[in-house]
Amino acid sequence: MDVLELYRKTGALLEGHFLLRSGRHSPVFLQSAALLQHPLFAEAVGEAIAEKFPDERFDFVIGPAIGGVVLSFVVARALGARAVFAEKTPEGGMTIRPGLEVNAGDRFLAVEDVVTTGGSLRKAIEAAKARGAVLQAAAAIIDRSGGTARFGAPFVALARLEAPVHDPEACPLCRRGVPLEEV
Ligand SMILES: O=P(O)(O)OC[C@H]1O[C@H](OP(=O)(O)OP(=O)(O)O)[C@H](O)[C@@H]1O
Ligand SMILES: O=C(O)c1cc(=O)[nH]c(=O)[nH]1
Ligand SMILES: [Mg+2]
Repeated sequence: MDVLELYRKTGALLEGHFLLRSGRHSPVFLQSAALLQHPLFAEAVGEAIAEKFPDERFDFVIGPAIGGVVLSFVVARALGARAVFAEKTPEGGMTIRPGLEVNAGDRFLAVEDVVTTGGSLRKAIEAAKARGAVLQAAAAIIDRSGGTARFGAPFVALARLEAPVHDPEACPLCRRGVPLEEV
């Protein structure tokens, strides 16, 4: 599956000057909601991620909200596992949505739409580990970390994107006065 083409085709590959979750700036932004709003595309992405784990058994799949809600659902559907998500807390962490089952000893797959620093996915992983669940692997639709993201388990992505990411104080787009967009 050419997933970057799917981002392009659904208008989810944006160019400009964007504020990222990590506080960094980039001329490229993948707006996964624009892709995942199409159930058939979302389902195809879920199946493509599930196919990366033909021999694994997972009790649940977890993703960080909001991007990880639909994604954990479609991947879990394809794997025959439970679909769980973690929500942002006001303190900047992630907590598992009440009512969702995460048990000590459960084997889980952590999924993310886009990994830049991996910070959001790590917080969701920590929330599940705090309940005693055991991380088996991590997966993303797009890895734009340049290969630097680590999760303490094997990590696979459907595609890698090499896109510039700047610290705000060294951002050439800021220097040129390009307005910063918070998507
Ligand atoms: O690897 P990171 O540096 O953490 O950045 C990537 C994260 O940023 C986005 O989420 P964001 O919280 O911005 O939006 P969302 O609530 O729509 O998922 C994206 O969905 C990833 O979760
Ligand atoms: O780093 C981010 O916050 C980020 C990058 C990106 O391309 N898409 C997204 O949703 N978040
Ligand atoms: Mg997110």
